Amino acid sequence: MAKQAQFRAYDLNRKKQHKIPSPPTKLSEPKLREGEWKVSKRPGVRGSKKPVKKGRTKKSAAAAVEKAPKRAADLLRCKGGEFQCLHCSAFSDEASCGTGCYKQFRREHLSQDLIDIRGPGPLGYGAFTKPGVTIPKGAWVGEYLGELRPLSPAPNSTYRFEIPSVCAVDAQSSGNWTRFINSHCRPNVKPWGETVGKRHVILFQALREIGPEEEIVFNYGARYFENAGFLCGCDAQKKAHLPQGAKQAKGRKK
Ligand SMILES: C[S@@+](CC[C@H](N)C(=O)[O-])C[C@H]1O[C@@H](n2cnc3c(N)ncnc32)[C@H](O)[C@@H]1O
Repeated sequence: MAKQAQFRAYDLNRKKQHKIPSPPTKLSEPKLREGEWKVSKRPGVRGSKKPVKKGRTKKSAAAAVEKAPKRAADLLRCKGGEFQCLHCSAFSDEASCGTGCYKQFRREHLSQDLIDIRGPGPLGYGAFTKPGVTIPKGAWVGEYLGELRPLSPAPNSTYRFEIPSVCAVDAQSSGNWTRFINSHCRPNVKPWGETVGKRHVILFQALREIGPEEEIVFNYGARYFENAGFLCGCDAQKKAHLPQGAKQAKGRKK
């Protein structure tokens, strides 16, 4: 994994650059919060400390204990069910698809440096296209990276995305530029839960052409603001409000 570094941001007029106070640190790959997984992996429900149920032999209880993942890639690997790779279109049981697909997809779609961080503004820092950059409709704009944490019924971070039945990607203290994407009721990108190279990922796709120096925004949805305990302050409405519709990452409709 690349060395973790501090983020740099321009002010709102893009005149001067400064270091964003750390954390957060910059990631180029998802990071495993190993300690949390060791604690949470017990027989029964993930994250619970419930004793083994009556009638279960020691052996079956041991089988129920999943091993704590050693690497982020192990955790994100698709297990069971039918998943189709976004890069090569092969299904998860086909050998033609593997780690190469993920690397190639990232190289082809996500390797260009198109984004500046700007702020702090009214919503904190935000992500903007660089001067001269236009992103076409339908383009894959970025992957949401962060620390992989066990799913929790009471999440305490406002930088979390959940991959259902797998884990949460939390960019509170480490992430990439996508952690700076603010919420807006007229979004220009949308997050999707996807499979690339047999790996679960969260990707942002452009909903329309995005022009130079435009802020990248998606709609966090009303549930996010209800849980966080504040209202959306985007400029689509004069007053603070609850957004309509959008939910967090879901499988893209094919
Ligand atoms: C994922 S972060 C986005 C980056 C953040 N602005 C920063 O400086 O790190 C989400 C946080 O940004 C702020 N935010 C983003 N969009 C907002 C909105 N439409 N209304 C109010 N706060 C918003 C809230 O503080 C929220 O918890």
